[in-house]
Amino acid sequence: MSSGVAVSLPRGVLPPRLSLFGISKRYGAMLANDAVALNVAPGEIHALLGENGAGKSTLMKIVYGVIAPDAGEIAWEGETVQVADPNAARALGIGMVFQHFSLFETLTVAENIALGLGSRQGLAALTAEIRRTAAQYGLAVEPGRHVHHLSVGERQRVEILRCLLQRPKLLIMDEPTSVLMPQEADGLFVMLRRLAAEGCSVLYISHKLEEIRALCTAATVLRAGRVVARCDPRVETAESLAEMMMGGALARTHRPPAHAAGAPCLVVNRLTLPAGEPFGTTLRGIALELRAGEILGIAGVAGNGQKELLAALAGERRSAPGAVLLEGRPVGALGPAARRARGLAFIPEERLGRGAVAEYSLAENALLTRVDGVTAPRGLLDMRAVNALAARLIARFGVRCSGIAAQGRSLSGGNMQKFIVGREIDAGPRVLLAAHPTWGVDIGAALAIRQDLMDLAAAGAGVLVVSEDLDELLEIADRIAVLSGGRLSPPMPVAEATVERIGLLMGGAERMVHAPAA
Ligand SMILES: Nc1ncnc2c1ncn2[C@@H]1O[C@H](COP(=O)(O)OP(=O)(O)OP(=O)(O)O)[C@@H](O)[C@H]1O
Repeated sequence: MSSGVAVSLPRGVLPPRLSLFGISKRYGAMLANDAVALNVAPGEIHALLGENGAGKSTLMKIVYGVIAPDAGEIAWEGETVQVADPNAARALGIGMVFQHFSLFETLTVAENIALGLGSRQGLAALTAEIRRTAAQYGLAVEPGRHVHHLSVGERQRVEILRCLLQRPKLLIMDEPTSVLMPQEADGLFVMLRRLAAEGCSVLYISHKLEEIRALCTAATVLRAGRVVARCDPRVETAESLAEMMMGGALARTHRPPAHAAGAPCLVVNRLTLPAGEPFGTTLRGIALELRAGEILGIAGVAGNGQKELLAALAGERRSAPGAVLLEGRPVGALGPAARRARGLAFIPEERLGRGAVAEYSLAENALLTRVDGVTAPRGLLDMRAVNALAARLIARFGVRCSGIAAQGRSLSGGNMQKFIVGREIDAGPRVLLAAHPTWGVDIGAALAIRQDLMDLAAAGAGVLVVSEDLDELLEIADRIAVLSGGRLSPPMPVAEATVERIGLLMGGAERMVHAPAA
């Protein structure tokens, strides 16, 4: 795989673990990587920073051999290499943990790892090795458990273990903490620091800038596919890092002037709903009242009924008609389309699959929830109006893409999220349900989305935001309630909400006292 020495160094100086020279990759009109140069030293935790669509994932997929660059060279420990595919990357010592896991639900942890490694050793020997490596890096994983029993954090540990068993010299992690609870993220950092201390290099992508400052010892910043800065994030601030990414000053959100909340626009009455799937959560006696003009934040750790509550509110799960009232009218037995027709909009958690269709163009994706206003007489679609709507969404919400004909799958994760959130806000709903509205979105776009949600509420809509990001809820919500074990606490005004109080409720401490009985 090696073909000659690319970097000449004085005797005794170790070459970088990985060097990239002039890496370029074009997708149609979009230059995703533009002559990128990058060096990662042995044992370095190196951050790759950039706004949504800056080209981070593209670059990492090139290093891991998933896609081929149009131009440029890769050097591994000083020698030029061709990384033809992920097998070639793994043979060099490169491991990658993707945002989306590829585990078989019905197999055990050990069986999944055996499949991923293509290992010839017997399952018993592999199980022993998994236990040893898990203990060495503090990764609590039980090899005999079936994957469908595991939380998202545990599944990520399985993926990491699978990489570690190959003794990588470079580990690539693409937004690993976006699916983790804070204490799980702390555990991940301990593991990564240990790995780095042993000489393994880490390439780390995240939009969480405080996390980058705490963990990474070097950073390369991309903007529109080009390297625009290199720095030591430990001596930067989150703000200065954001400004490097954006090439300008970071805006701030401003709360619209205080206004009295209006009449209840979404009311839930003692909603009890059995879990819809084997590992789901039963909702128990949920009562809530969202008023026009306010943002109600639902805090809590995923897996405590968030998915089920949103499904019941959006109409994907039906209940007794009077269990859910939309502007005073019973809608519990109605489906999503009928609720949308009454002014409800919904930003789901999974952007591809439920929020948008990967194979559709952006124009078609705009149409998914926005048929109103783009139908011509006799029910035909007015394609000019559809295209104009998609173009407006792209411009208004700063979606980086090649145009309205771009397929959903061609957008970076954060840009797809901006498009979906924008499509729902732009509909001018009277009630908006938003699940993790800024998930995977860069800091500038996250500010813009939070501002849009606050403006929508100030204009008279009721907005319900489900988020694990407490700082986000404290910034935008008027009241916050906590979902824990399928029960919802009574809401508290944001002025009375402290991290400690919310943390207690997340643990379920007060639920027996306050929540209505099931
Ligand atoms: N398969 C593809 N076809 C067309 N365009 C693509 C494809 N993959 C990526 N792009 C484009 O290349 C650009 C860079 O995308 P990439 O996913 O690398 O960004 P990113 O920095 O990882 O973004 P995010 O932070 O949102 O994940 C984007 O504008 C994207 O639309």
